[in-house]
Amino acid sequence: MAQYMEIKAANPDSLLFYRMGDFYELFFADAEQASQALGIVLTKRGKHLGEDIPMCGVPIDRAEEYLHKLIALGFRVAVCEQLEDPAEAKKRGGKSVVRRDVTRLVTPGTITEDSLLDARRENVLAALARVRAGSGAEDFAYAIAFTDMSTGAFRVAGTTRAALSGDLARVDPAELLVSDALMDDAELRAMLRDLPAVTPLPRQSFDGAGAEKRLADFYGVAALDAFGAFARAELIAAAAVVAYVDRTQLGAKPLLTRPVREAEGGIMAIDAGTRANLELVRTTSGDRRGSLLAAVDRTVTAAGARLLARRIAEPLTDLAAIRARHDAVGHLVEDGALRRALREALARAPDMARAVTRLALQRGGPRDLAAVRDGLDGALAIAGLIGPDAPDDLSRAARALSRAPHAVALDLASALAENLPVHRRDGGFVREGCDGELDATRALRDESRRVVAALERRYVEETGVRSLKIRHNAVLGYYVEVTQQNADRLREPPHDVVFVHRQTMAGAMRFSSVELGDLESRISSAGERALALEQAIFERLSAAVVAETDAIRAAADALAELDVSAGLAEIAATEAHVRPHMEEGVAFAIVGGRHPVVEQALARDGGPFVPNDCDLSPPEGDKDGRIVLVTGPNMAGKSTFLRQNALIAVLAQAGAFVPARSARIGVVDRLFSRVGAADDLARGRSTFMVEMVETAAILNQATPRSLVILDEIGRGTATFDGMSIAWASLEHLHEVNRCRALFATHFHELTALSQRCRRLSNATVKVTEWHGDVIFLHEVVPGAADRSYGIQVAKLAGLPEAVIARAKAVLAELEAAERASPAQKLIDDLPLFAVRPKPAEKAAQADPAAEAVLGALDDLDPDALSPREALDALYRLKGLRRDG
Ligand SMILES: Nc1ncnc2c1ncn2[C@@H]1O[C@H](COP(=O)(O)OP(=O)(O)OP(=O)(O)O)[C@@H](O)[C@H]1O
Repeated sequence: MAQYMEIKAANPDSLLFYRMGDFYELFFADAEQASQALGIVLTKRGKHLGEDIPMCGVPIDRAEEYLHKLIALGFRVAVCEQLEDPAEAKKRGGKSVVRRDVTRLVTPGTITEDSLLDARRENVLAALARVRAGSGAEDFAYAIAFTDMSTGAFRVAGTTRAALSGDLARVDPAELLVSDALMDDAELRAMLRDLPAVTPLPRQSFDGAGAEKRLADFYGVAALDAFGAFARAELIAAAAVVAYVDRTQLGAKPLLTRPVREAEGGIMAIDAGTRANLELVRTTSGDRRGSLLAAVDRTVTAAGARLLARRIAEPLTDLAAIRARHDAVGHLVEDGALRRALREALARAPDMARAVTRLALQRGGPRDLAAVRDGLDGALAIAGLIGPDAPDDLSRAARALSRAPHAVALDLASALAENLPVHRRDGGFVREGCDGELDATRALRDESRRVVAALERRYVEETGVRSLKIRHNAVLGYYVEVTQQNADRLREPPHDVVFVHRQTMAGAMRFSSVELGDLESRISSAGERALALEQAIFERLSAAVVAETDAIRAAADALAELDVSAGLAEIAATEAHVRPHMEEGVAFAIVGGRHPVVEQALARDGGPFVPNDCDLSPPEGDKDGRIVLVTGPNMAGKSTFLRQNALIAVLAQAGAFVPARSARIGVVDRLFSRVGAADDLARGRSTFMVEMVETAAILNQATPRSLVILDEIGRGTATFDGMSIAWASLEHLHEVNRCRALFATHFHELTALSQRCRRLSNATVKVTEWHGDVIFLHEVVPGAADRSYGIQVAKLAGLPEAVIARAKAVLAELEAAERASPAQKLIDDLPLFAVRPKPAEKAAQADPAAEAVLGALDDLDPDALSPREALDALYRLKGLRRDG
């Protein structure tokens, strides 16, 4: 108990899995929480301070499964192992306790086991650091460092308060480390609330002074200069990650790559709301199915799927890099035979990166060695498939593959058996013929087994008991078992001198014999010896693999890249996606664009998707992009049209081909969308407030190179308020942001604005009426809708007949009133964008009176003035102000 208490006190925030023989046991509050979370029985064991101690336990064989559940529920688990054999403890005296200690902390961001991980998803551990960057209260620099410990990739990105939530959403951590100090910031706390697990750490973990040393120690280097230049916040974040990795792995050294710094502005900025709205890598309900990623994922390896998810989450802005990715995809679209050969070979290549990490952490098994063997085999074979004419991205990957360590592959191939056990402790994974001594020991062990069988036959003959069996268990070792009826036979002469009675069971009796005892020790020592030899071979192979980590990882990365390119080529070839023409500038001309997710959903139901064009390129003689205002009935396909164009931009810059007949796109620096309405009551924001916060972000941040999707803003409030906000926002986009935009609305009055705004054009989605019902054609055409057909859609949805009739009557009245004062009047009355804001200080400068006062002030030299002159100057300044 004293030992338990001490270890528990050192790990107060984790459930303690306390190893006792074949079980991990939990006590006190841990037991209560775990039994409830896992649905296992809560019992009692012993007493503490006169009270029963609540206890529950999980068998070690099933520990991973239970760990998985607990981690998914947000628990952290400290695994406490027995560090010595119980026999050894006994040698120290009868009352000695087996030495135990925590060997590992299991947290959501630090798991490496296949059974705990989703193969096709990264598992990211991130740290957020903030440092003061100036004297102002709000002057802070931020950085996020993040790693997927299961593969070792490690990156660092500087960020700002404004971009933080978008960057966190992009990084998508399974666990985020933050300093206690940051948790005092209410706004930040709210931002972090949506993350799956946030681990606050004491401030010292984020202290700037020790950061560089912590990193240098972790990588075993004297100084970090070779790593490149990092900002202070970036160093602190990276140091926090490595310190935490050290702390949770307790000595086992995971091989993180050196941190790579992200280039500023290299990634299309997409804020958290836009990411969620556009359902890039998961739907709003959290599923992968139904997302853009799922729709375009044709990868055949888990590592490829993980890389594709990263690419979709991080579209590029660098034209050359985007084109290079398109070149690779294009090559594989054209060369169908190469694509098929690649995909076939890739499908057989296992997840080497994760296997290597487990081996490095001493958590690997024989199947991890086999994964490296097969991965390396695949790598070397695939390298040979790629010809000299391949574009850069493909030939670079081929070069990395050809550098895969051939010797390790051969070594593994000659050592590993065909069928492999899961655990190394079971043995049986080394191939016959690999090691002479092992073969000899195994022969002895196996021969002994034959001897047991022969002995059994002999005992049956000698005793005449046909049902006599030789069995084995941990307590008795080898023993003879006969039924109760036959037992007397063995207890009578002459057999009673051979068989010694050991145990009476219900219906059976067990005996030992001298011969069995001899056999026992021969077999078990041969078995133990064989196992020990196998373990040594495992250690040797594992060390050989770990020594080549860098080359193996490079090969694994190259395989993932090839898989992504081949997968994207596959979908391009099979679903008619085309290479987008990428350029500088702000063109955006999509012909026959489709929404990949809606298209696939419709295809499953046998329906056709209607392709639509979208042209946001600058009109003749203008340098800024266009805004298209889309009106049209409910359910016509406005949202689908808006989203499909945003998704096409994401796909294009992620390096994929796009679902369209043709596409010309000037690189988008930021993507914004405001679609759908959801309230955020947890954060105290109503639906309308959420809508306005998101709209504000767009109007404040969109640049002329941005792409903006605004769906029905202003609908969450009274009609006139809403329409006015939509009107003013549209003008602001046109006059101030000057970005490419798609704007869908039910306020048909807004279409009048196109008369005034040169770069604004109207589009509508066609419908037709048939016997009073509306039929959707889903075709986007130039022009404005005259009505919303809301009542017809309501009818389709099954609103009661009486309500529909009444609504029609009310609508007729309202439309009559509207005709009396049409929206055209608004256009005539409101000069275009009179509300365009002028920065306050600029206004002051433009004012001649103010300029005169400022000029007079500049002319004054206080040190040269007598008191009298000073007073005069003051009067003069007052006078200037009055004159103005
Ligand atoms: N281009 C298309 N081809 C075929 N079907 C389409 C197309 N666009 C949309 N649809 C179908 O119409 C449905 C409604 O589309 P969407 O949600 O985009 O309409 P909406 O005009 O935005 O409606 P609301 O104004 O009510 O929000 C989609 O779920 C899809 O099934």
